Amino acid sequence: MPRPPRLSPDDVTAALRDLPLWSGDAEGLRREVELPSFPDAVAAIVRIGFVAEHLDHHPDVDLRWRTLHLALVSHSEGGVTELDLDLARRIDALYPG
Ligand SMILES: C[C@H](O)[C@H](O)[C@H]1CNC2=NC(N)=NC(=O)C2=N1
Repeated sequence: MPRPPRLSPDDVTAALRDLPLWSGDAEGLRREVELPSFPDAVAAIVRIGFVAEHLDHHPDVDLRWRTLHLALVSHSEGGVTELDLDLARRIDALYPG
């Protein structure tokens, strides 16, 4: 399936205003999610994983004890696309911070 194009740096900056839990730029978005425990953090990866599979768009996840370090980028496009913004919003819906 064709993927949406890379967003411009200005587009990403504008989108980040509505995603206060995320930082980054046109090269990628980042957010940390701290859970109460290591098992909760593993469960969060599974929950986010189901959302990612549904979208066929997957985050890079680094788990350190009970904190997930999430990075979103459209690898095929080499930068941030609307798919990353969609995934970020869905992750925020699960983990509002
Ligand atoms: C075939 C499949 O649609 C692609 O390999 C998808 C899978 N998930 C993906 N996720 C991300 N973040 N970037 C991609 O380019 C990507 N490509």
